[in-house]
Amino acid sequence: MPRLLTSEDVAVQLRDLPGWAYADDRLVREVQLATFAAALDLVVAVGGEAEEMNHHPDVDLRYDRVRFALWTHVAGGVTQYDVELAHRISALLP
Ligand SMILES: C[C@H](O)[C@H](O)[C@H]1CNC2=NC(N)=NC(=O)C2=N1
Repeated sequence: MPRLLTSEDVAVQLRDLPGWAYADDRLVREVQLATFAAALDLVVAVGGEAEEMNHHPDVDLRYDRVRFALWTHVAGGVTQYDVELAHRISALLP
């Protein structure tokens, strides 16, 4: 079982995750793309990372905006897996 990160742990990790925030026991980020197609392409690319990690984001896609919320279901909050996925998502952003 992955270890739940404390809010202090998360604050330290967020220093290296510009654009991300910690809310409701989730790592969250909302991005606006140029078009719906670009937003959809991003969701697909994130899906590939998620499948590779076997660690999946909550995704809210609304036209050209995508909101990601990351948490570890089995732990009931944020773990290092979510931090890793956040970095991978950040690397996919334009
Ligand atoms: C059975 C499957 O490996 C598990 O349900 C995986 C799938 N993806 C997951 N994603 C996330 N975010 N948290 C999990 O605990 C998780 N568990």
